Amino acid sequence: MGKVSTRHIRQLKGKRPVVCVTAYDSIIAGLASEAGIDLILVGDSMGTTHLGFDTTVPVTVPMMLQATASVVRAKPDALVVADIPFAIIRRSPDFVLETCARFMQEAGADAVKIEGGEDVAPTIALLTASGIPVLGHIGLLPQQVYQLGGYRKFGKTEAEKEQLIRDAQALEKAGAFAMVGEMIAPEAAAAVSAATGVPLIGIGCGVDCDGQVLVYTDLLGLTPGYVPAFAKQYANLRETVRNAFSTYAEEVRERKFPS
Ligand SMILES: Nc1nc(=O)c2c([nH]1)NC[C@@H]1CN(c3ccc(C(=O)N[C@@H](CCC(=O)O)C(=O)O)cc3)CN21
Ligand SMILES: CC(C)C(=O)C(=O)O
Ligand SMILES: [Mg+2]
Repeated sequence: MGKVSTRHIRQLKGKRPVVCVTAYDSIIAGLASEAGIDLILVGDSMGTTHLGFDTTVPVTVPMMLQATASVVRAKPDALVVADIPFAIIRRSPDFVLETCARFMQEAGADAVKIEGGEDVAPTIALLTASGIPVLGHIGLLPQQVYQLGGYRKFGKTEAEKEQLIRDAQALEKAGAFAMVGEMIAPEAAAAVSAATGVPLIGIGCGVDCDGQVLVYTDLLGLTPGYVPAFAKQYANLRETVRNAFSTYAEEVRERKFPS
């Protein structure tokens, strides 16, 4: 297949849906890439899955740098995008540029993802002008969970749909190569997609998007706690892994292993 580029992802719009999953380490990144996944997101959902936090808010830059470097060491053909964690985008433009550059220079990311729309577009324009490709993220912004008071769907009212369209257009104008749309009402997601020239990669947004992304532990049936209702489970690894561990334990105790 060869290495996937941001230009390739952008040009998939109108051709076929972009396929994305999260990964936080070399093992899963290698498997996802071998399976032909287009884009690996090193998501701050690592916090609610691998790290055992209740939200993505406690996830820090050092944690994300380490996870991103691990994913990159798998040498995936898939594009590797690092999620910029909580509140970084609200810092000075210099600090945002310096932090995002670390993800490319120290961890080897191909691009970064930033939560926010119109409000963060000027900072995103600075990044793209500096050679840092940006994946946008609109709709539900999990890093705002304390401000929002919980998770909910977006774009159900006409006003919210119009705001999402303005957000998407501002991100496109700032040079984003694509954007994630999270928990956007399907009808609004279709309108956002139609209003922009770059792919809208949906999660909990229905089928009328230009791609889909899922948290890998949700799709493998490996998430220990809460799984969003929109996630389809393609395997039940919790059961598989638990059974393997208990068979191993039994065989050791009964001196059947090693044989
Ligand atoms: N394991 C996991 N999967 C995710 O997709 C995910 C995370 N963690 N952590 C970071 C964010 C938070 N996300 C969330 C969290 C809650 C809902 C939620 O409350 N969903 C409702 C409605 C779903 C629907 O209408 O389809 C639900 O009942 O699941 C959605 C996305 C998505 N992200
Ligand atoms: C759910 C996706 C879009 C994300 O931001 C993450 O995995 O952190
Ligand atoms: Mg995230």
